[in-house]
Amino acid sequence: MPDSDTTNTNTDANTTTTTTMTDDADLALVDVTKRYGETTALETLSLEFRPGTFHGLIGPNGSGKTTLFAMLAGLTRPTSGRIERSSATTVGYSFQEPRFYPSLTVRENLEIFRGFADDPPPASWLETLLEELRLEPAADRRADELSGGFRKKLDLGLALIKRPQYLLLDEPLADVDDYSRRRIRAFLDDYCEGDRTVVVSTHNVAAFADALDRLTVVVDGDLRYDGAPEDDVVSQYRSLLE
Ligand SMILES: Nc1ncnc2c1ncn2[C@@H]1O[C@H](COP(=O)(O)OP(=O)(O)OP(=O)(O)O)[C@@H](O)[C@H]1O
Repeated sequence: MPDSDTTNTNTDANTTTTTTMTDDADLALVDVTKRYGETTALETLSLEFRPGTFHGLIGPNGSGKTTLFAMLAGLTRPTSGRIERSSATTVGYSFQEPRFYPSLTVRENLEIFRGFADDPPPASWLETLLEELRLEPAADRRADELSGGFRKKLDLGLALIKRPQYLLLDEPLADVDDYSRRRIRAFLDDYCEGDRTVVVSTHNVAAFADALDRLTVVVDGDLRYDGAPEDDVVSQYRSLLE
């Protein structure tokens, strides 16, 4: 994954702010196809993301979730179709490969990424993230000396440090211990209050079942479902795969 800063990026040739989105959406894929050589990762897929939503993007391995996120974040372009984003929309992300400055501490990394923001949140936000993500014990350790779980938490912190409107998280709880999981889940729930949106990509629907406001299921690059989650999301997902 490129080590670039994409919040507020609208420079991608396939990202446009001329929208055909519905009024309550401010981030969308429109007729997006993505191919890697002979492999079709996504096929003519359209999908909207709305403010104030905890949105689950669920699908089996290889279904196209990471590809979809990479396009929303502006890291890769659609082969055809386009990404629409309202001009003021900011996007933060945490993907499977962490990005940080290895020789800097956790706190220094967060401070540097905070400085990349056009309108940086107050320093107190950094302290809030250290506490809520259970990063405090590692705050003064070099990033390249962290355990896997702390690396994951640091990457979550980097995704959140600019307090983006859209937070794209790929398997955010992988490698994270049980206590931290509960804290982070609760923190993400609160983050969606108001107009901020968390989009979680996972194949572990159970880990987020009770949080979801919206469910999108992608299978083999096709949209299998996009709508309200049922009370028993785990069963709903299972039947969608059958
Ligand atoms: N850089 C690439 N080059 C070639 N093929 C790729 C590349 N990235 C993804 N693919 C292919 O695109 C398809 C979708 O992959 P993607 O990583 O988006 O799925 P995913 O849903 O995130 O999977 P997982 O849950 O296993 O992380 C797969 O067939 C994958 O092999």
